[in-house]
Amino acid sequence: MTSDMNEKEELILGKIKENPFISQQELSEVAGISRSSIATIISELIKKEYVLGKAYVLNETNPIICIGGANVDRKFYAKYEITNGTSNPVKSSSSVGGVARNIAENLGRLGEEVILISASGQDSAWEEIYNLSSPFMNLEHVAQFENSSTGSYTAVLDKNGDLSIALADMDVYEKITPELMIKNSNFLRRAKCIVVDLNCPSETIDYISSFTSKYNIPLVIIPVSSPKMNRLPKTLSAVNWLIVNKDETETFMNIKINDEKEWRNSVKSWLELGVKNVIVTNGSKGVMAGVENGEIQHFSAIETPMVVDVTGAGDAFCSGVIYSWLQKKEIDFIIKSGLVNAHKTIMSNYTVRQELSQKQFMIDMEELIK
Ligand SMILES: Nc1ncnc2c1ncn2[C@@H]1O[C@H](COP(=O)(O)OP(=O)(O)OP(=O)(O)O)[C@@H](O)[C@H]1O
Ligand SMILES: O=c1[nH]cc([C@@H]2O[C@H](CO)[C@@H](O)[C@H]2O)c(=O)[nH]1
Repeated sequence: MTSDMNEKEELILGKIKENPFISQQELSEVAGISRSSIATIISELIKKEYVLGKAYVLNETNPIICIGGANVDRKFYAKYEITNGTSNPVKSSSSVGGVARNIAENLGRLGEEVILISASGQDSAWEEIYNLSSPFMNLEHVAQFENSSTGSYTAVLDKNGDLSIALADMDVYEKITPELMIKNSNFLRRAKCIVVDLNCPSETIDYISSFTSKYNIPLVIIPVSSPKMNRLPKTLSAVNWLIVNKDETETFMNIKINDEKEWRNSVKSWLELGVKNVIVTNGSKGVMAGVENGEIQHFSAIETPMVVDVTGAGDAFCSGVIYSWLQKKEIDFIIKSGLVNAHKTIMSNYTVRQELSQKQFMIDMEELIK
């Protein structure tokens, strides 16, 4: 059989065969090739299926692994009153989204090592997502399917900016299966934390929940919408953080939250269901947080007179919380990290604010938290 590898790929494959645990840095030194080129060669070897995974890289690190949606978000802003059944003039925009991907980008921008596990088509939408996301996260474990469309979220906003209809093409996420998790289990075991969104099928959520419990890996669950709340695992005791909004809580518990007392009670109910830490968000009214062996506390949102676009506020909030929690900060600081990141995000046009970095985040925290 003739090899479809070039000389450098053959050299690197030989070195990996000699020592499957060799690091990229060591490969770079022995082969005299830069570390970034080594990463590219390894990607090629994975694509050609000479190498099945990157265990040798992950032995050096403990990444945050985000599992769930990576979408193209399309927004259509109606110029006039919308009339059904005919053509309406709009202004449109497109960006990359998906809850798990948005959180992965926030955390990547904050300097964390992040791996995204998702499923996509092999289309131009995926290419766009790949190009805009790859600087901030590892996308090698996204499973691609030739005959599927990459996930998309399309929102039509009326002339006042309120949502008229949203269309979610997310069939491809049915392919984020327990089998895909089993295939990736070697590196899932090394995760510093697993963040999963409810775009994943229920069986996968259940699998991840048992897996994190067995290997003692912190698990964060982020619901994406009320209709997907029935995908929560049957038992919630493996969940370290559940960050959920008011509507999703109402749907899951079949209640109405009309005032602060009922909001507080909903947090209590989540804790009674076994979740270790929970936050119920409520837009400009802020958040109600309950932690293991602690009191239930309300935190006001940061006043934001100039809201540009609220898309991504929830994802930015979650990312701030996860980031500071992993740094073992005090609960006050953890929640405020979420509030600050959400506040800055809704003042930006982008779903994930472009100026976010570790340094910028520290500046923002100092500016806004007295
Ligand atoms: N109008 C606002 N003013 C100030 N802060 C806001 C506003 N809207 C959202 N936020 C901040 O963003 C956080 C998350 O918002 P929200 O409760 O709407 O979550 P979400 O429904 O998951 O968001 P989304 O789906 O729009 O990303 C809030 O807790 C708050 O800190
Ligand atoms: O069902 C879903 N609806 C919307 C989203 C995403 O939410 C993001 C905003 O929070 C947005 O980027 C959209 O793609 C998703 O992942 N699943």
